[in-house]
Amino acid sequence: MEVVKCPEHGTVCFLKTGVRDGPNKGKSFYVCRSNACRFVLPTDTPVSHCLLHEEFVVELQGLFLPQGKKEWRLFFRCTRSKAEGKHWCGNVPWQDPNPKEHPVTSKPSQASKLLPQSPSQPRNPFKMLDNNRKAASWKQLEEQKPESNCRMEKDTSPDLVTERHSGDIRDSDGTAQRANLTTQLRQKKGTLAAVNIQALPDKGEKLLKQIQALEDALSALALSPEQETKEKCSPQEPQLSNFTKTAADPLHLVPPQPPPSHELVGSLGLKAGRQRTPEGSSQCSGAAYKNQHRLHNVWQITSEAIDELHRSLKSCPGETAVAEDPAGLKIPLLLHQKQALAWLLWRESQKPQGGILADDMGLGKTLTMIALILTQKNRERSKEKDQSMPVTWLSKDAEQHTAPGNVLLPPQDSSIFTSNGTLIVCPASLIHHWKKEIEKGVNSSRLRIYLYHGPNRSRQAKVLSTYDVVITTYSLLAKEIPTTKQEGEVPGANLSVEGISAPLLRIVWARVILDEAHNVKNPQVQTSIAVCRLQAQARWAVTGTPIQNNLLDMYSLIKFLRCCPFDEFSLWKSQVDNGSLKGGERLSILTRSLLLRRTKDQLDSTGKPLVPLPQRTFQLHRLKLSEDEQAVYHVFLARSRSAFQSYLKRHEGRGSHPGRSPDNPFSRVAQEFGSSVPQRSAAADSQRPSTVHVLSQLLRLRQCCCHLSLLKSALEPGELESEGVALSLEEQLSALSLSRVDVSELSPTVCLNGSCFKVELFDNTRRSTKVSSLLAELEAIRKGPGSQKSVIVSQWTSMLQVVALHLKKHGLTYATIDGSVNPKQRMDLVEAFNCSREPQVMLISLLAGGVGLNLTGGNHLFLLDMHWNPSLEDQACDRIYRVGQKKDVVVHRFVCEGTVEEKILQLQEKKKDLAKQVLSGSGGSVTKLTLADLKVLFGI
Ligand SMILES: Nc1ncnc2c1ncn2[C@@H]1O[C@H](COP(=O)(O)OP(=O)(O)OP(=O)(O)O)[C@@H](O)[C@H]1O
Repeated sequence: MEVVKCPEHGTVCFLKTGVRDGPNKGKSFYVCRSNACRFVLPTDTPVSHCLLHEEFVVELQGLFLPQGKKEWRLFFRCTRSKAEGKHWCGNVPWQDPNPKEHPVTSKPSQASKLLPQSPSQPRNPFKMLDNNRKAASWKQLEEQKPESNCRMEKDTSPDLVTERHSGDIRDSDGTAQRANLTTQLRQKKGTLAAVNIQALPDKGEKLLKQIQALEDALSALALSPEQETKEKCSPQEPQLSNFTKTAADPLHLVPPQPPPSHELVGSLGLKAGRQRTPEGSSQCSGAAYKNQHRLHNVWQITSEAIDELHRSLKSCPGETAVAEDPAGLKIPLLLHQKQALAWLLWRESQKPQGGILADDMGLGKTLTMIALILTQKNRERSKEKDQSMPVTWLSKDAEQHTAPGNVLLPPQDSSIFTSNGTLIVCPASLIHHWKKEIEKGVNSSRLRIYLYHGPNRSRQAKVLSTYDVVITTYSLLAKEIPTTKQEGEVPGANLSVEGISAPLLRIVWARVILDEAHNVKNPQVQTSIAVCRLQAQARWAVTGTPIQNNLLDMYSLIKFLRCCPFDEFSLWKSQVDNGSLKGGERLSILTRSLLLRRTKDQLDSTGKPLVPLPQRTFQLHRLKLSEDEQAVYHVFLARSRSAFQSYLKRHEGRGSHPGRSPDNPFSRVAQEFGSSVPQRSAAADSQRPSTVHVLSQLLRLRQCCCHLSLLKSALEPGELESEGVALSLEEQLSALSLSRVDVSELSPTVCLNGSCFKVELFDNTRRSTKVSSLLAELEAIRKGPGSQKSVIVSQWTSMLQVVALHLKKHGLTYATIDGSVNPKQRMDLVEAFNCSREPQVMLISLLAGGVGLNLTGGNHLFLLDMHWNPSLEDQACDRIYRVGQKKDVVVHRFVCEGTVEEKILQLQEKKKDLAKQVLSGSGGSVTKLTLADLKVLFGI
């Protein structure tokens, strides 16, 4: 299709394609939009199939240039939609190949002569076909209705077309159109979810384009200015989020219309307050225009960014493409690491430079990243580094130092240094691990490493900028880099470094790597804000669990990567994390472009495991609490239920009807607990347990399942924090006082809520049901073949102490890694466990030991208690199931029947589903409810 203007009317012509049997079948003609005009111009444009209804051919196309826009939209209609009486099937962006030349390429009189014209159907070249002849070869024509009275006519809106049937102008048939588009979209997405697109010859590109076109068509419908105006004029109507209107909405087939160009101010137009009200606008048109303008900008910017990501995917190396090991690497890369290296190098040549390496834990991400550093260093050394590498998505501060040829200039500010080095940020427990892995994997002279850690660290940016690798910790970064809360809300923080003494901020790094990047999953915390302020050409997030809770986790990483415009929170929420199919699809594109993830159970194209690892099995030990334990459990259950009910009542008063809504997460949790949603009462209002109160009650229930002695100790704030919540001082105090259990030294009984229990029950020397089961398993392992070692995980150090006591009694040697063990001691303990006969058992706390530990010396892992966050458990499992493991691995989990542990198990599954959907790039049906369920279940 081209921009062909009618010489008489000056309007852009439609393109009609003959679909009926006859001489004009398959031929195309430009025709004037005006019914009365006889202009017809044949063209050799081939017949094309509909983007939405693949089986049908396009019979009408029209170009529209939205006011004030440079990008045309090509509207199209196929025979099916025509037969259904629809105006258009949809529209796609269209680029004018000859923007300056739109001559009328033929004189109307000549053109008219090319076709026999009927006086009654002056503008329709197809009317001359024999209506009685059946369409023999084109299946779709069988379904086509006769078009005897059909003609095109201008609508009141200059760019609108309506069809007149038997003399009646039909109103917009948008509802049907939307439904149709939605159905098509669902089908395509169904296909996308069902097939392995990597296996398709074009890697699903066509399918994705079709989906994009459908999305665009739906967006165009949703962004009708008339609709927006109506919404804004009616105070009753909610200001519906941009692109997720329901099928019941009134529809207008109008491409989004921007306001006049003089109003285009602000980056994304998201700051409505900065926009001017257009003069002469009608009653509520100021707000409507602003909103329309804002929506239009957001829509356009989002579409462009998605298009760009799509385009960049074309150059993405295939699954089997490999990069060679860089010179100087002592440990040969495994095949999947070579493939990852090819992908990493590709990403460093894309916008934004960098991405997310999210391979399963233990697949050797550290060595892979080291290989990237070394490869780039070698390239740079041999002057092979691609000088034309685009740096437009650099840190905005760094951009200031970029010359037109994309060459990094020395910074103007002499206190800022450009480095060819890499800054690695990791948890404190891993700094030595990184250093060791580099020393182990790279010839000594190749990379100069500096540990930016400890009180004696060098604070000279100039010196630091000369190292190839600088390793530091999240906590140090958060401490050194001043932040304000506001920065957490501003994407791609483009903040001045003036007056900041933090040396790491005074360096423009070649790359920044965040190891265990889920540490920055909350964009508002100091650490996240600090890492976003770092300046670098390439940014990498390395994590085996990029999605732990919800899509906010992903947003944090996108923000760190400065993946504009999705690093702007309001845009992320409205365009991606909005629960809509379209949002899911955008997320999917972002994921496919920016994230590489392989799992341990993944097979390669030949059906072999991607990484050869021994077998891993999971054993779920279903336990029944003893009668005594059950009795105590029930006292706590009753207590927690009543606390929870009071909590619900309190929250009922806050929303409109939150307590009664079936969708209310509180109601759902109430159901989980088997209690109905309570009615509001004055008495209940007087009892106001805090969120943390409910949380502590739940925690107590879980402790009951492990060992009753845990109930004796007051809850540590740290233990509550491990639930994923940062407590205020007030809340901490509240948690502590609420967790008090009445234990009298003098009395042989313990009284809980009026029920008395023997004091021995709470003694740590007593074998609880879980401890008994654990010891039985350990005994079986000891008696089993070969020398097998075990790792035992609990989130409570108090539980580890109880277990340690029993291990000692049982004659088993053990070591413990918890938060109190410093990084150096950790390394020594790990070394001993992996390389020596003893200890036989390693006790690790879920939070302290969950990351970075390589415990391949053990092949049994016991998860003593259940955490609501399955990622934490997965992390723990991957301590033993990783590259380097030689023995078959067994993961043991314990669940006490009829307790809260069973519910946690169910919720864990839901969470895992969310992560799977997002990471597989099929995030269409991502729901936001899962986290809410979990949060509330634990009173967060
Ligand atoms: N190519 C290789 N050859 C031999 N051993 C390797 C290779 N790559 C990695 N390893 C070893 O595999 C183990 C796991 O690697 P690494 O710690 O990098 O995994 P990871 O993916 O970073 O895990 P996590 O996400 O848990 O940090 C390490 O002991 C590492 O030395």
